Amino acid sequence: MKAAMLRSVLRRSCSTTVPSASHVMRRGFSSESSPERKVAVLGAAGGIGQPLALLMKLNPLVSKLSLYDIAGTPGVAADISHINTRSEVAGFMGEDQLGQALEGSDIVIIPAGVPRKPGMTRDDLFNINAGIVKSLCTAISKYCPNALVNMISNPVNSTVPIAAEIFKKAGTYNEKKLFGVTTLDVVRAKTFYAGKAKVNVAGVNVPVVGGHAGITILPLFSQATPTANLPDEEIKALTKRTQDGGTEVVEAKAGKGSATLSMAYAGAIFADACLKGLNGVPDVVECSFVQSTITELPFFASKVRLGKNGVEEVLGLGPLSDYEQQGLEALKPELKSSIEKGIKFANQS
Ligand SMILES: NC(=O)c1ccc[n+]([C@@H]2O[C@H](COP(=O)([O-])OP(=O)(O)OC[C@H]3O[C@@H](n4cnc5c(N)ncnc54)[C@H](O)[C@@H]3O)[C@@H](O)[C@H]2O)c1
Ligand SMILES: O=C(O)C[C@H](O)C(=O)O
Repeated sequence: MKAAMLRSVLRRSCSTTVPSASHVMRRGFSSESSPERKVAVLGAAGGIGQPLALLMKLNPLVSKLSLYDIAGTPGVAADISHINTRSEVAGFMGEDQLGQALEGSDIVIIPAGVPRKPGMTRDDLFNINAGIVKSLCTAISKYCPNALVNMISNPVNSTVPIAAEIFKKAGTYNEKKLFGVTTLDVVRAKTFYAGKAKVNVAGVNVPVVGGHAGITILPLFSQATPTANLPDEEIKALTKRTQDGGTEVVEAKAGKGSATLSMAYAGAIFADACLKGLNGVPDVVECSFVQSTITELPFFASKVRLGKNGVEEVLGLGPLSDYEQQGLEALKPELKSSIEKGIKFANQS
């Protein structure tokens, strides 16, 4: 009698605690509601890599999260893997494991490389980071040639052209799949504009075009929404603050690196947009530094429509104010030379 009662209680408790298949599907964890997507983060144990890995673990569009670094990844992966969200997490350390880390990736995010210290320009990072990007891109062309590549490592104005050349040499280049991540410039422009215009930052949009260093960062506040009719002096100050946003953080960190948390946020926003595009969500538009014909420069950041194959359309600049037109002309020589420096490096070494 006692044993029968116990069996009945157990049956009842099981039926209330084990979720049914339909319950799991309603919560959005089934492969039918969202396709399997593998995202790899290269440089995952670093200042950007760790919070970016955390944010990608929180993204329900990711089914596999692959964390690679030359050191420290087992700890980061073990830690993140305990979070009860959809993706399976795996950590990989050292070049021997790079292939495994990359195989099957839909998106590869690259924040591997050294950051600035006060007094340095992003170009001062070229000598170290160019070699890192080159070796990682060589591996990408071998192990996941169809992946979208989100390049964060600086100087972005040169590392993206390096990646393109490495992929061309390997015969795997697809201009629709290579992105320089300039989302942090947009994030900053939105924040600074909302503060000056005294509007809710959640509803603000500001395109940022050009490149990702100093004057090559060109926020188009004339196209900012909601409109605020700020005086010219305020627009100039906002432009300068956006262009110097990275330096503001480098100086505040006083030798302990550059933006990591805001960059992880920006990187996660951009990767999420890429995932939505891959999954066929319509009208996904973000600014990014991509191969482009909207100016005479071969790479340029502008609004890009994302789709199932990566870049679906590179959108034009739209109407510019005189001040922005001058900024556009002024940035071209520096951006051109940074692009050429990257191309030359990739073809020399
Ligand atoms: N695009 C942007 O808007 C933006 C914003 C902020 C920082 N950055 C850049 O991102 C890069 C990383 O910044 P951080 O603050 O995370 O630096 P960090 O030094 O904290 O981390 C870099 C990580 O890269 C790893 N690494 C080095 N060589 C590697 C290799 N060959 N393969 C894999 N991993 C490797 C390191 O071990 C380290 O964990 C820098 O170049 C920085 O300038 C870009
Ligand atoms: O400024 C840097 O060196 C890092 C990054 O490019 C940034 O904009 O914060």
